[in-house]
Amino acid sequence: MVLKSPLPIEPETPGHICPLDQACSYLQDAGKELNLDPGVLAILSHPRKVVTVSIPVKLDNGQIQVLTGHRVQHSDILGPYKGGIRYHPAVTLGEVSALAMLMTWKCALLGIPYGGAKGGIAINPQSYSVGELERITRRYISELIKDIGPSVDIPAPDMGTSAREMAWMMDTYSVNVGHAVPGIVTGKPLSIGGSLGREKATGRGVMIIVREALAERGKPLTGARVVIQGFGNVGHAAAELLHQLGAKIIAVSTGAGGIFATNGLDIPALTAYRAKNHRSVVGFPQAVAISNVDLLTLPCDVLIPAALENQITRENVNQVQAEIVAEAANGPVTLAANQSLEARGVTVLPDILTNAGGVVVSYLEWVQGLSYVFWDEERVNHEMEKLMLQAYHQVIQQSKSRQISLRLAAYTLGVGRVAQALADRGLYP
Ligand SMILES: NC(=O)c1ccc[n+]([C@@H]2O[C@H](COP(=O)([O-])OP(=O)(O)OC[C@H]3O[C@@H](n4cnc5c(N)ncnc54)[C@H](O)[C@@H]3O)[C@@H](O)[C@H]2O)c1
Ligand SMILES: N[C@@H](CCC(=O)O)C(=O)O
Repeated sequence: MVLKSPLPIEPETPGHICPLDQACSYLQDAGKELNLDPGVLAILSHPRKVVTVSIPVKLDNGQIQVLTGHRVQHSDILGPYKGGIRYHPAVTLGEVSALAMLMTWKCALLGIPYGGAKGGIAINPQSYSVGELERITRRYISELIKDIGPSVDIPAPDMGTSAREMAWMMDTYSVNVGHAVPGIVTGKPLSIGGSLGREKATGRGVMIIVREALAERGKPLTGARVVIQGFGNVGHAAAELLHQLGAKIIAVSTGAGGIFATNGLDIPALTAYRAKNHRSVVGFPQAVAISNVDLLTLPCDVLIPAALENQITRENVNQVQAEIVAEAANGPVTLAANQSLEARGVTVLPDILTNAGGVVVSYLEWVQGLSYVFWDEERVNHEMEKLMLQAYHQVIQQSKSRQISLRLAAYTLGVGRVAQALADRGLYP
């Protein structure tokens, strides 16, 4: 049996990589390694609930536009559904479904009591005014009101969303139910119960995993050449933290294009430049321009794709010259490219481990909110690092003992824990 996407998602077009098929394929590999019952795999390949809503919005010019939003709840076997909400033009139901499945394995791998979900709206947020974005966000959450809740499904930021959107979501939900419910979202501003450390948490987690992987290879972090695709929440924080530890960030990019400096970029100066330059890095002095395509094939020690899925593919994988590929984005390496990198001995640090710092601090934010006790940033970072290191060492151990790749090791741990919980709950014999 070949596990395929269980949803009637968008038609295949030549060159199109179906994200849910890809996620199902990794699930199938994990199931085979763990000798799981095909019925269990069938359960785990299906999202439990798929919600698609229309979002009518009045634009600033008076026109009405009707957008489509999704929320896919993959599994709540281990706890409430958990996962981000993405605003990006490439959002599809298939993409959101695959990302929801990844959240299930990520939370299970990190040992946090959540299931997996993801949501999204296919818009370019930069094409809308702040007022329009607020109306879109509020209407989207109003449409989902019966499907989410602080012990049901807890959204968080993803591409194109941030603390600002989380605050609008928290307010809309609270107004609808008649009282303040800070626990409905994570990644919120500190003023309404957000956690110190959440903004940089995903980048910090990436730094921790890269640091450990370099150490495992006997390579110093100081002077390590790092290339980062995507300079948003995740890519920027990872760059800052790695730079502080002495790594040489030789290239970074945004959707508008990239920059390259052989001797390493001055990240604090670049941060200031980006703030004045509409979040773009293009034109930064003391660096040369480089395209997003060429950036991925630069010689380096660590390549960190921190933007979209399917960036390293069958087509460009042979030109990738990095020794370590750290998946800060969700799904940046396709199935075929992953096989090719593994065959060449390139270390691929899988997304469900590498970028888990964000959801770990989301969990810590939720715990602080539920207990009405808030921690200092040192404690948040310390607790996050503990969970990240625990998962990292479990993945290394699993990979060594079973002689499997780090990705399959991470998947077997995540999928295995969910399958065990499914059995313990009596949902299959
Ligand atoms: N925000 C989180 O807490 C979090 C946690 C885990 C994983 N992730 C994943 O990390 C990735 C990035 O998320 P983010 O929160 O940093 O998003 P973001 O919106 O803050 O930043 C995205 C960055 O990618 C750039 N970008 C967009 N298209 C690009 C392209 N084609 N080539 C190069 N750069 C491009 C944007 O210009 C921006 O710099 C996503 O895959 C997301 O799912 C995010
Ligand atoms: N969107 C992030 C964070 C999810 C969360 O914090 O719930 C992810 O992919 O992991």
